[in-house]
Amino acid sequence: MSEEEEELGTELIAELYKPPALLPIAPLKDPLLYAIETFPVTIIVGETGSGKTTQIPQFLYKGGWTNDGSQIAVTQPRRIAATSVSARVAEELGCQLGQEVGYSIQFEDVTSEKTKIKFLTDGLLLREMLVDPLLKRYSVVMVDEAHERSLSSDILLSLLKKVLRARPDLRVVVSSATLDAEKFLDFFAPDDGQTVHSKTKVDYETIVSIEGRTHPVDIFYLSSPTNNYVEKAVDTALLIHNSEPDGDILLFVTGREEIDDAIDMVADRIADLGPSAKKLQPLPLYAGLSTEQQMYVFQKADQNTRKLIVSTNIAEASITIDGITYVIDTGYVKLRAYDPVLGLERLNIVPVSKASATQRAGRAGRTRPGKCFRMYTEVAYDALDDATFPEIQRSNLAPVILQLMNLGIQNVVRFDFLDNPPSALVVRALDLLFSLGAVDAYGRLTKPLGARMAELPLEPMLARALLNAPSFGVLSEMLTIAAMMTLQGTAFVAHDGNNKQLERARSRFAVKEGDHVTLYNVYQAFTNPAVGKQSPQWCRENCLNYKAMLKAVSVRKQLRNSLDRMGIQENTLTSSDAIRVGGMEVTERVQRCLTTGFFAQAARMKSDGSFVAVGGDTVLWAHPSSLFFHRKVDWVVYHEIQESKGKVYIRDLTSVEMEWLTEYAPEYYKVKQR
Ligand SMILES: Nc1ncnc2c1ncn2[C@@H]1O[C@H](COP(=O)(O)OP(=O)(O)OP(=O)(O)O)[C@@H](O)[C@H]1O
Repeated sequence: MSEEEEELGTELIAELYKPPALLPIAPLKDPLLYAIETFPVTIIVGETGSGKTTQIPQFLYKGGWTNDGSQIAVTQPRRIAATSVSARVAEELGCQLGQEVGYSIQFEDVTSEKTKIKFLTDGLLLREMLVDPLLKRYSVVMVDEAHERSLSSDILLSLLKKVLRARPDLRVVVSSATLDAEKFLDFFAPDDGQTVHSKTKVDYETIVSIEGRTHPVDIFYLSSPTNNYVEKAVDTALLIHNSEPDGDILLFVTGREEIDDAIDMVADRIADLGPSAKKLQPLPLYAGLSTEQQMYVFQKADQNTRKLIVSTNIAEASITIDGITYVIDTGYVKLRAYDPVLGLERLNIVPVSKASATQRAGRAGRTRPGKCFRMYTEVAYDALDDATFPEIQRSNLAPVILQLMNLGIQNVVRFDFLDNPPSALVVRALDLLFSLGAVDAYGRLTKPLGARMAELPLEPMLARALLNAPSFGVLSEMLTIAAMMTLQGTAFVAHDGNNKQLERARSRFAVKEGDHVTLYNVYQAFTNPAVGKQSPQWCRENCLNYKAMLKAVSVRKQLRNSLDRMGIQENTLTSSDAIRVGGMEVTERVQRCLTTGFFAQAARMKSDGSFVAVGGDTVLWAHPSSLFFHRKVDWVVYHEIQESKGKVYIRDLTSVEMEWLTEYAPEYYKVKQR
């Protein structure tokens, strides 16, 4: 909604609002409401664009499901879907976002007392369950895009199955675009002969299918395979630009590097087109961008400009970008695969599933007929898997197991998963949680430490370091560092791809201790009334992302509040702590404190500048964004490890002393040495 519209007020917007052409879901309103009234679980299957996400919550709202003061929750696997779809539904209902319709994503809550329909990420609803285990504030929970099988949505479905046993009034709607419906139906069904709230298998759940789609999308395939799908996709984009009628283009690639490559290629080739051609405006879209940056893609292009959005699979589901007429699908996706032996997150580039290909094509044809160009042959399409491999079977499970335990599920091995995770992943997660002190030798959550770690919206290692901060007298510093870490590398931005300028800016804040203290310095300077003054101008001069920095300020406040609730006060050193850390510099205390969380991720630099992980022989490289990409160091702990294009990178490094590792994690390193 524009500022102008905001000023006009909701009444006028309602008047100006033009409802969409009748969506395929419209005739099913009554049967749907009947199903949801009658059955605790309703599974909705329908073509992409048929109206599931935007219309069902409105049917429920208008059908009285919030009259008693309850809310309707609609979960999405991604932030961008939660924010953009909520804006659309608010617009359709003629209200301001954050009033009757709102959204909630991690560290950003745009809801109010008045909110009846709440879009939120599936991960966030899981977090809400920590304080409201029966989800009492909701009358209906709709799990959207369940077929994507994201880790959080799978866990959520399992927990909802449990909640339903305690709450006969709750309604669960599972929306899926593929034929996975039967699987969900089997999962929720009471066992043979069992009844739940006097309902048997037959009257417990139902499937509602929506026939038809909004507009046709013609699919085109390559006649022969290509060995450079990015280049081929760029060729296709330019061909569309030169020969097809108006309409924006959405191009799917696998990640940031391919996005940059594609945009560079387009820039080179546009120059060849000459000045008179209609403009083609490439726009990147990936998860690492801040919410505001992601929102740029939804803005209308100038009249004489065609948008070319180059995106990862984050634009694949749920969202509607008005004006997209052409989709180019390279047919690949970068999927995370966690290696439980090395504790390493691999990002593998693999062919998409048929379900993904259908979703991608479905981004066209939403507001007008569209075309989808697949950069692979029809034979290759036929050979694709039907659905994407569930995330739960390829993820680091430590965070989610910690959360499950805090919800009272002690025996995670016997938890009712939709698909069981491989035991190696569960064992690795429990080992890690044990070494962090979150779980005891009997596999039980420790109190208060484990419970507090689960309550903090941070991954376990960072949560542990933050909770240790008071004993080093560095709570304030660690709060800042934790807040900056949640930006996931988005604090610095290159202006117009000027990496040299960015490096110069980064070096202004750099300190020999490494990336964490450097980010701390960035935050301090930004918030210092005599330096950064929290100003956008200062951020621009220092290649910093203003919106991201504001977010860090807000996240820090929220973390501070969480710690307050736990009764953890700023820097109150016990007398023995004070003696222990008395003579140390603050930076050393921060380094030591980080070691207490990240000891399991330690590595040593070799003479060639590469690193070798403790207890392993994998060759690691400092990520180019790290201070130690160029500088020498001995031992480090790192925040993240990822493999990309055959090279293993570590991000966010801090130098440490080797002795600290055995000092703070004697058990862990004893085991390693054996
Ligand atoms: N922001 C928007 N601008 C214009 N039209 C929109 C917008 N959002 C939704 N629509 C219209 O509403 C239709 C239904 O969208 P909705 O997201 O509800 O479908 P869906 O069935 O949930 O699709 P998907 O499976 O892709 O999530 C779209 O096809 C489009 O016609």
